[in-house]
Amino acid sequence: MLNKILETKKEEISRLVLPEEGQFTKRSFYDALKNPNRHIGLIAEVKKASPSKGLIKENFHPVEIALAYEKGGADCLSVLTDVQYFQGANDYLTAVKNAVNIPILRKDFIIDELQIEEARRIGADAILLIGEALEAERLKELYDDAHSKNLDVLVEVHDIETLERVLKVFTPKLLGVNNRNLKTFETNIHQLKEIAQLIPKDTLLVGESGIYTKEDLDTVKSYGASAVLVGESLMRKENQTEAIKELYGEIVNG
Ligand SMILES: O=C(O)c1ccccc1NCC(=O)[C@H](O)[C@H](O)COP(=O)(O)O
Repeated sequence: MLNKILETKKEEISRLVLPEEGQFTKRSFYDALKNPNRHIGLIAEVKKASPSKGLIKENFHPVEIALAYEKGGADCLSVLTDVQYFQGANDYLTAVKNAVNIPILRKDFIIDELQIEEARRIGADAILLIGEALEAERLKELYDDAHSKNLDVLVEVHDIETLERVLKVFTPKLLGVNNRNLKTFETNIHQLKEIAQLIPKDTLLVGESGIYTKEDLDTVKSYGASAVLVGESLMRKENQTEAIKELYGEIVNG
C-alpha cells in the first residue's frame, strides 16, 4: 500500500500548483511535545478514513474535532491532507489552523520540496517524513529544507533497519516509531520495545498507531516514548474531548 500511495504522490506532485501564501502564526510542534500538558504528550489526529480501516468517522467536521481535541488537552494535532486514501484535504488543515491555538502536523506522504512549501502555505507547523518512503540522504535533504522553511519535522520509522539507515546520515530531533507496518497494516503495540534502545538520548520519541487504551498508552511510555500519536481510537468516539480523558484514565466510560 505504501508504494501505491507514493506512486500517487508522484503523480499529484506533477500536477501541483502552489496555493497563495497564507498569514499564519507559527507554533513550535517540537516545543509543545517537549513540554506536554500531561505525563506523556499527545498528538491527536484528525482522520476521516484510512486504507486499513476504511471510513472511520462519517459525521466528520474537522474544526469541531480539532477544537474538541484542544479542549481535551492535546498538545498538538495531526491533520490528514491526503485526499485519495484518507479523505483528507489541505483546506481541513487551514481551517483547523485558523481555529485552534496548538501546533499542527501536516499528515501526508512528503517526497518533494514542493509539498513542504505547500505545507507551509496552508498553515502547517510541522511535516512528517517517512523513513520507509525515502533514501536516508534524500530524507535529510527534505528534513533540512523543512527546517529552512521554519517547519518542524517528525521523522517516522517502523523497523530497526530503517532507523539504522537514518541514523547513519543524521539524528532527528523528533522521531516517531509507527507500530503499523505501512505495507501490510500489521500493527504491534510492542514495536517500540526493541527499537527504543537504539534511539539517541536527545531525540524526542513518539509512539504512533494502534493506541486504544490507557494500558496501550502506559506500554508505549514504558518503552521510552515522550509522546503518542493517536487517531482511530479517538476519532471513533462520539466526543473527542471525553475520548482523550478516557485514554489517559481520567474518566472511565462503560
Ligand atoms: O492507517 C492506515 O491505514 C495507513 C495506511 C498506509 C499508510 C499510513 C497509514 N496510517 C497513517 C498513520 O500512521 C496513522 O494515521 C497514525 O499513526 C494514527 O494511527 P491510529 O491511531 O492507529 O489511527
